Amino acid sequence: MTRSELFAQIQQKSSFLCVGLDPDLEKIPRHLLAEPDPIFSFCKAIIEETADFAVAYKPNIAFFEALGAKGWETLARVEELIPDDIFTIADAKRGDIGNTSKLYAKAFFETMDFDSITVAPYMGKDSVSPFLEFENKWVILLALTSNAGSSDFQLIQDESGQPLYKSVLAKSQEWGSPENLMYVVGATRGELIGEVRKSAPEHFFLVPGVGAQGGSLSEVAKYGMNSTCGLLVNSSRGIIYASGEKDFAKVARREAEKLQVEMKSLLEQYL
Ligand SMILES: O=c1ccn([C@@H]2O[C@H](COP(=O)(O)O)[C@@H](O)[C@H]2O)c(=O)[nH]1
Repeated sequence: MTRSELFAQIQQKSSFLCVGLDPDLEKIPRHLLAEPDPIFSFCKAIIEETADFAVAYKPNIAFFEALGAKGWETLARVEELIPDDIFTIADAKRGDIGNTSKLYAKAFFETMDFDSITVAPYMGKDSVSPFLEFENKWVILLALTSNAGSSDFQLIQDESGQPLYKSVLAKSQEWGSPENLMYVVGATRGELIGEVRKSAPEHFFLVPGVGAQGGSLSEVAKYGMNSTCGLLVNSSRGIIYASGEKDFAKVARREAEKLQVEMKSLLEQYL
């Protein structure tokens, strides 16, 4: 999917919601355990009920690969289930020496057909570039993450006072463009999102941390929105585990709709 197609989806749905698929056998409603593939049934119901409000889905690969070969099979089936006009993100946080990254890219972009993958920048250009060579596919590079430990490295300043996350933003813009490179920026980082926006005015940001991690959607929009929205705001647990009962998919729909309604008014305010 191209950047303009993504923006068209955002405008059409008045939403920049990414629904995170973090399906955990210990958390999904108990009645689903009787199904042949409980994780697939869970994700299918969530996707069917939230697709009206979502412009992206982000399966977190850990929740599938923890189940071994069966989990990989389920992941492939879930990816195929997502409607073609909805952007797909493999939240895999990959990155290795070049020839290994090339195979990670092949796994997620060819063997499976994800639109994008999250990548760690730590190993530098040759670990990221193989992902950028795939046409119409995206790298979403970790820049300023939502967790407490992000300050351990990402906020360390160099001798000129520049934090590491800004060096990541500056350097990586030599490798990719706003047409194939996005950044992960945590919603928990408040006004620092504005700093990231100054360093990457045109790029899309994938913003996790709204909902269960307590980030504020209105702050994200205030500091992060650009003229083509430039935001995909993720919520996982806040939507998919809003109910642990038989009504889980309907309740997930309500939570997704609540976020979409708020997003609609933010788009009207800032675009
Ligand atoms: O900085 C980051 C990068 C990735 N994540 C992932 O996003 C979701 C967030 O889930 P919630 O339940 O909405 O908190 C999850 O898959 C994380 O692994 C992140 O939270 N922060």
